[in-house]
Amino acid sequence: MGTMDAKPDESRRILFVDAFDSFSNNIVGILKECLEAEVILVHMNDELVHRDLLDILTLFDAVVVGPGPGHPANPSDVGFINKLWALHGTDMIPVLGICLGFQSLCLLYGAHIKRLQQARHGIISRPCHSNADIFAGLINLETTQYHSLHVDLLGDEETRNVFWDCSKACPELLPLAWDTSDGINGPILMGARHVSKPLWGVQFHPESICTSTDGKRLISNWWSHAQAWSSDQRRVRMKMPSWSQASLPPGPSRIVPGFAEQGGSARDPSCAHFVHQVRSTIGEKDASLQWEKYSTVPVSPTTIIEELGYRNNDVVLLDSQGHSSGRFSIIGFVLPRKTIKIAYRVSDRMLRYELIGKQGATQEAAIQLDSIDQVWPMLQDALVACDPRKQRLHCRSLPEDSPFWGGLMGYISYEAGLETIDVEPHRSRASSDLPDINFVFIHRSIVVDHKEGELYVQSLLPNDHDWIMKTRSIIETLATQGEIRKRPNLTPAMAKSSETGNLVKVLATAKVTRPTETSYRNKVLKCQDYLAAGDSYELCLTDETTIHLDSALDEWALYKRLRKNNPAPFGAFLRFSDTVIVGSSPERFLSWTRDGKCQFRPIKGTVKKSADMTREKAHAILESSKERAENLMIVDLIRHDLSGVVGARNTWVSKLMVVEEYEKVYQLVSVVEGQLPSPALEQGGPRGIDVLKASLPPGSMTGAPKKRSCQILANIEQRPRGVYSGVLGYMDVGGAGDFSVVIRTAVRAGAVADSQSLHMGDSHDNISRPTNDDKQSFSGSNVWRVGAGGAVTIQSSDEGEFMEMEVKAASVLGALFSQK
Ligand SMILES: C=C(O[C@@H]1C=C(C(=O)O)C=C[C@H]1O)C(=O)O
Ligand SMILES: NC(=O)CC[C@H](N)C(=O)O
Repeated sequence: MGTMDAKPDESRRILFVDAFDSFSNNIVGILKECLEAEVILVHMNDELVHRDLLDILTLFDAVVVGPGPGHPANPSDVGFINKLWALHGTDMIPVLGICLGFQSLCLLYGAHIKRLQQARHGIISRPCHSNADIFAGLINLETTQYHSLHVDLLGDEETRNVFWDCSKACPELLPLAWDTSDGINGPILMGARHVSKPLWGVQFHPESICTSTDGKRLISNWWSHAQAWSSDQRRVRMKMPSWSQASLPPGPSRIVPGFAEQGGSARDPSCAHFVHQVRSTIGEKDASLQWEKYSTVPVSPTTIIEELGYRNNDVVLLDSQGHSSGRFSIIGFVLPRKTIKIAYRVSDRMLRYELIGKQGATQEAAIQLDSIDQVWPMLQDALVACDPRKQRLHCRSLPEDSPFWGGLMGYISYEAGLETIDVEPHRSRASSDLPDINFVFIHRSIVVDHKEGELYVQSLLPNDHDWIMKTRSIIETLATQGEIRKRPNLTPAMAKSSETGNLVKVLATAKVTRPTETSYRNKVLKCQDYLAAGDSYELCLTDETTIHLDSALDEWALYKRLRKNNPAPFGAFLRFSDTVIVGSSPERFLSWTRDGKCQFRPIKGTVKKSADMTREKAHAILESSKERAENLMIVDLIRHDLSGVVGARNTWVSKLMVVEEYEKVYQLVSVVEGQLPSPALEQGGPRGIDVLKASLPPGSMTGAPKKRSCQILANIEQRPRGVYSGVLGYMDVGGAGDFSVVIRTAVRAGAVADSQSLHMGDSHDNISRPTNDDKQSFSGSNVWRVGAGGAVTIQSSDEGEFMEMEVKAASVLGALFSQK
């Protein structure tokens, strides 16, 4: 490790060894909070750290080995972790193992690692403990468990009782705690230490939001014991020559947790050209926003779109659909030869941008990127270049209460999310379907504030006052005359019935291919095999229904029908180029305000509404341990994602598992929030887009731990998910953003329909299967996809999961095929 100054330094420094878990940043957070330690995170398979392990350990006071998927006997799951338990002599260093880490410690000292009768994922229990060592004084210890495997010290097999002395088989492992609450599994070892070495471990997760504050005291106790051992041994920690990450050999997994992980990627030279192109659409002068705000009686954003002549034109609508919990609706107008479309595909890593409505290649630029990481700074720079606050001194004030002033509207697919976490996407149909990142830069917009009864008409285009005044006047007329107006030739009733007529006629020809019950239930059982083996704690399984039509559908009519039948706070209608998306999502993924407050609203836990399902009954079901465990796992995962960017100190849970009511279902919802540093105070610090990219794909659509779960799901599902399971929303030039999770949504397939989607094999049920002759007549634009699924846990039943998936699919399909 080169020359090192042998002088000890005062600060505390811990090495955290991450086994690719989705809770690691939460553990780092409590190490920092309780111990005020500097924490460096490395992955357990980091070859350079492995190679120089002994030297590297001299730079640290202690090591924490984290949880993770898999089995401690499997080298690819634990990497160099075993080495830490086997250190001896002056190489020894205090180590704490958590869950997988704990199991690997015990395995090395003779214990057997066995499967639990029933895995415990997201289960809360009160272990009984020795009230000594690292458990001293923890009288209110309530812990969260996430494990399928357990440690067997081969003690009192016969009576299955707890014991507190070393067993004959494991004479070096002293038991410290047991979970005795579980009748099925019997007593489960929850904590142990090595009798003479500075090695400890706990089976539960001290960092979980549902572990009591004694979890933190346990960490402090461990630190005191570790310190006492080090001073007894006169162990001296070496000083880093000058503290920086560079003191460790360079490599992708050396991380000072916090924003460094997301580290500002170097700008590609082509970025400047892209930013210039976007910037040039708002004119020569500094960006400015022209806007009008006024009070209005309620007007529906769909009526506004129709009145302004966009019924059949490209437009983006983020619509709170009259849902009680949706405050704003936002309309972004797509302008031929003005609006730039930005598209990135994972399959070839090409970024393309072009002016919409300009035919011919001259206007299109295509850049070959090395990775998706290069896309985010381009988007961010383009937004900043058009920020009207830059010339604030020269222009009138800005509408601070309007969440969107203009900027990017569109979506990021599930596969784009997979690329961010280095998981290989499923490749079928990748080249023929929609782009993975797909945004338009919106200049003209309308924001409806349903709560305050206010409306904003806004434009980033220079000299656009006339459009603003004209638009305002059309909407005012609309508001004063009421929405039901007489038109010369067409009464609203007639217009409506002709819309419905078209839908009914086209949908009557639909060939609907749905997942079969047998295949879906088998997939649930496969998921549960992985859960029982310890490879995942929760898997959000999904499948897809495809609808083949033999003529084009009136997508606007379809959208209106969906918003009426299944209103939800994150309704969406997107139509530009090849893209048509019609959605009614209940779930916010992530929003951030201009002053950096971030919010996630994960939903996990679903109960179907029906005549005999009262609110009370739904509450009772959603309060069961099955539903709460599902939700808890995602809350802990999202805390990890968010705190990896803003730090655990700036991350909190403002609502934990509350029941919300939607049109067709009750859902269990939590709210996780965080605070980014103020852009004014911290130049170059993380922004909303950094939180976004660090949190993809949405945890509620993956399960935990995220990376391993996504690999397993790709294998079981055998299809790309596309836009479904991705995120959809906007990023505003003023620095705000809001994205929903793309669920309860119908997506029109890209222009070239993939022949594979017509050959779904026997896992799908063709209500009416197209014949060979039919195939010719389908173009991509007449194929629609509706994804649906749900979180599978060890407590799920295959039948129950199939029904849940069907209920969710029906919230869209039912609306499509209803006669109303
Ligand atoms: C997978 C879907 O929904 C997700 C799964 C949920 C669940 O398991 O309870 C709830 C909301 C979504 O996060 C879907 O609607 O298709
Ligand atoms: N949370 C964990 O570390 C889990 C460890 C191991 N994969 C198990 O399931 O038991």
